[in-house]
Amino acid sequence: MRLVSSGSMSLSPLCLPNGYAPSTGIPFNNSLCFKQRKDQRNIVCACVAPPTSNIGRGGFSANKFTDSYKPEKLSRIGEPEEEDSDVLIECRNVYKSFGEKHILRGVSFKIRHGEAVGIIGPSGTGKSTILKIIAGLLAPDRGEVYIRGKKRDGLISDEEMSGLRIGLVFQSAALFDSLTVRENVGFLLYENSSMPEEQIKDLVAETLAAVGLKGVEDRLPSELSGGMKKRVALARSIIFDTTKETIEPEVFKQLH
Ligand SMILES: Nc1ncnc2c1ncn2[C@@H]1O[C@H](COP(=O)(O)OP(=O)(O)OP(=O)(O)O)[C@@H](O)[C@H]1O
Repeated sequence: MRLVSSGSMSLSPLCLPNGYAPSTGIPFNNSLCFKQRKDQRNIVCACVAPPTSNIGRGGFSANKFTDSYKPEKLSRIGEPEEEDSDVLIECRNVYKSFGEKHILRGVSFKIRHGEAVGIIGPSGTGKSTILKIIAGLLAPDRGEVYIRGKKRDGLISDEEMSGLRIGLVFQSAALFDSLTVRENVGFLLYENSSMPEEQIKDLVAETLAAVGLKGVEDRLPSELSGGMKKRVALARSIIFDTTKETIEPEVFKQLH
């Protein structure tokens, strides 16, 4: 495993405590992160944005941005090209602007099965934007996103993407301030399912433990650190993912 990084925004290894990659919703094994395993892959690391000095009035310099990305340099630098059968997510030459601000200019990379990848860069360089495009919450102006080799066309449902669910935990965590951690994590089940309260309580405790938060069920969000709040939000999205069959279909439809 190694980290290669240049420019101001890069893809780099990411390790979460309890086997869940929030940006992709793909469960992964802790041992994939830092222990060598026979089937372990190197982590893809790649510059996808220019240094901040290139951010001018009109946004990033297209040339610099494109220059900093060379597809052949991104995967396993110095290693032979691998076949693409295990590529889960691929961004190909993705562009996105907001008005006059050109945020993404030709971003391309591949994320393979078993890889945990972080996107690193200064504030405002487009990290969340590319994640939203991958998740299908934003459509790119140009370029393509492929999920398991299938082109994602703008804002579409995940239902067609068999075997891969995309989950996204927002930076702000978006917790309800007046509810306890238990009520926040189990919110959908308490409100919109017929699951018995005791079962929800156990499920919430189990999921919180899985993200490294044992015993905080009765706390309010204001009593948690920023990182803990994010893990509570992660627990909430895991519960949503694992119990969606129990949520009332009408509510489920609205959430999707
Ligand atoms: N919906 C939007 N409308 C207009 N501008 C937007 C929108 N979303 C993002 N931007 C702008 O695009 C730029 C990139 O935003 P983005 O949230 O992707 O940055 P980031 O790299 O994730 O930043 P941070 O590290 O601060 O979270 C910012 O200048 C932001 O103001």
